[in-house]
Amino acid sequence: MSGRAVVEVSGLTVRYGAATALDGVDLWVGEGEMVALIGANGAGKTSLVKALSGLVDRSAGEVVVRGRLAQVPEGREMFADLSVDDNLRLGGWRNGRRGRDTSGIYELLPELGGLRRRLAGTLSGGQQQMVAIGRALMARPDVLAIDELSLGLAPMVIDTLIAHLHALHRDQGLAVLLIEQNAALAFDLCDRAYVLEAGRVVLTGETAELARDPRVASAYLGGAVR
Ligand SMILES: Nc1ncnc2c1ncn2[C@@H]1O[C@H](COP(=O)(O)OP(=O)(O)OP(=O)(O)O)[C@@H](O)[C@H]1O
Repeated sequence: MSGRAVVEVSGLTVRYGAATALDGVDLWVGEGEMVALIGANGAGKTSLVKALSGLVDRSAGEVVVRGRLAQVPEGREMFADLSVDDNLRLGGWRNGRRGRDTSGIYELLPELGGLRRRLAGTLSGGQQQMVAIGRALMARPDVLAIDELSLGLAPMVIDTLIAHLHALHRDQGLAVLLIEQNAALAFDLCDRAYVLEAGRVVLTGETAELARDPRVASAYLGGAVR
């Protein structure tokens, strides 16, 4: 571990009634670090992201976020009847004021430039995911939590999104917490990962090491030890 943590989660437990979604989770993301959280359906990934921004109540544990956290939610949550530009502006709301200047986002994500007046509901899944990332960047975050970047997207679209995330990480020191079912993708992008099973962190470490772990390979990488 090195540097300062921008996200520090300790002993986090989240319950929905009698169901325990997260059970004593410890996780941290350092400044400018790219960290993956992988796990199967129902492992608790979305509950963890929601707990970071207080969208679900904690039953126990602590969540500390230093700096600004922005989220790209699962399902992207576009305002379908608003233009791309208006969707971006909504990401810039702060202290009751709407963020006006979206030009920086079109520089970072040039593919959005030609789409700025299109209604978000008419965009492809990949285009919507790009808008969702742009909207999150409008908050000028220190750390971006992305819930299922790759869900339902074609490999070429995923490659483009990943190239943008790499550039943001490299040029602006953006930290990323990438929540993924696609472990191969998460391991390629991130230096460190957490493996969540039934609400508990069962493995954590450098992605290069984890990819060589037979348990990870068989459960998350289709059996291929790297
Ligand atoms: N509002 C809720 N009420 C009751 N149980 C819930 C609720 N939300 C989630 N759960 C349960 O909590 C557990 C963790 O769910 P969560 O959505 O965090 O998992 P996930 O890893 O994000 O899954 P997926 O990959 O399928 O989105 C699951 O067993 C789920 O059924």
